[in-house]
Amino acid sequence: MGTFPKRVKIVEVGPRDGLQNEKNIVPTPVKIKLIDMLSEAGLPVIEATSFVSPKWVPQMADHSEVLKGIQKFPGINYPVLTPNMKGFQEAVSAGAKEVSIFGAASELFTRKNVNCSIDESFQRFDGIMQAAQAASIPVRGYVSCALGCPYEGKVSPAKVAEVAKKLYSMGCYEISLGDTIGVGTPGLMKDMLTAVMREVPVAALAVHCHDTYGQALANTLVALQMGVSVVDSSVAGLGGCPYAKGASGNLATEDLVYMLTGLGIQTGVNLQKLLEAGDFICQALNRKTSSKVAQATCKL
Ligand SMILES: CC(C)(COP(=O)([O-])OP(=O)([O-])OC[C@H]1O[C@@H](n2cnc3c(N)ncnc32)[C@H](O)[C@@H]1OP(=O)([O-])[O-])[C@@H](O)C(=O)NCCC(=O)NCCSC(=O)C[C@@](C)(O)CC(=O)[O-]
Repeated sequence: MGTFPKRVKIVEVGPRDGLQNEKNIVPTPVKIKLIDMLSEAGLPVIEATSFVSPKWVPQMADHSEVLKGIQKFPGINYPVLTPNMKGFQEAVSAGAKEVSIFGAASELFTRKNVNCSIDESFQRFDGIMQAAQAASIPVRGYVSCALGCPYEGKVSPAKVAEVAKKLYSMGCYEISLGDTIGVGTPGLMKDMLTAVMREVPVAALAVHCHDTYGQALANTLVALQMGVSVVDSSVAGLGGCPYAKGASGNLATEDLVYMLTGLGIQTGVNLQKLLEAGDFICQALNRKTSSKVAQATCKL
């Protein structure tokens, strides 16, 4: 085993990545209660919603109400996704203090997801970065398809490194590397991170693994061994990208917290309260949790 970080920052993406793919519209008060329960559980970062087009992702149409309605706990960040200037301006009007821009290492995925080329997506990001810097708003960057693309198949580590470097150079303080459809294996994760770490300091990297093939925890462990100390995950393993056919949920936050605790790595998260948040959202969605830890500890 490599040397693990002493502390890991968990970025909870359930309210956004987790819910965006739900077919039935989740009532706004349910989204707000979920985020409040996640705050109670001590998650340091909770991605609250996304200011994307409601025609593209109807589930996120209530973004402003959600962001305005949640309790803002001191010390917790509530970033939101912004694909373009319109989204950025609406996010700021609704009180966003941090935003995320989302790029990809695949041309076809970028076209399907945000209706433009990779180059054009960076032109949009330029405008957002300038406006964000002027307003002192930190920006996180995503690279989707870091371990494979639903439309192009294999994605080269060099391409992921190129996109990650661009996002970092333009001022993103953190780059989250997304295995959007969960096809990666530990060897692919190692090769991809090796390439990216030549261009971006490891302290500025996060991993974001979907669990479609049951590899999310193993891939995350490899990233931790390589020095990554920021991990995205989703309560109850909710999730999936509407523009990535076959993508299933993210790594379950409960399972991540359980593994990190077992390794003696601090997260600041209260597992019991997290399990309660997972239970709440699963009941609201009328579905079974995808978290193994939640299944194992279920008293029913
Ligand atoms: C980027 C666009 C907007 C381009 O969509 P477009 O249709 O090309 O946009 P447009 O600029 O041509 O404008 C068309 C209409 O949309 C409106 N519009 C334009 N922008 C906005 C906005 N921000 N909010 C609300 N409305 C907007 C605009 O005002 C106009 O309205 P009209 O004049 O027809 O009435 C669209 O493709 C989009 O919203 N895509 C988002 C897709 C998405 O949310 N995907 C999931 C998130 S990414 C992900 O899940 C992966 C990740 C991050 O988790 C990591 C991983 O797992 O890999």
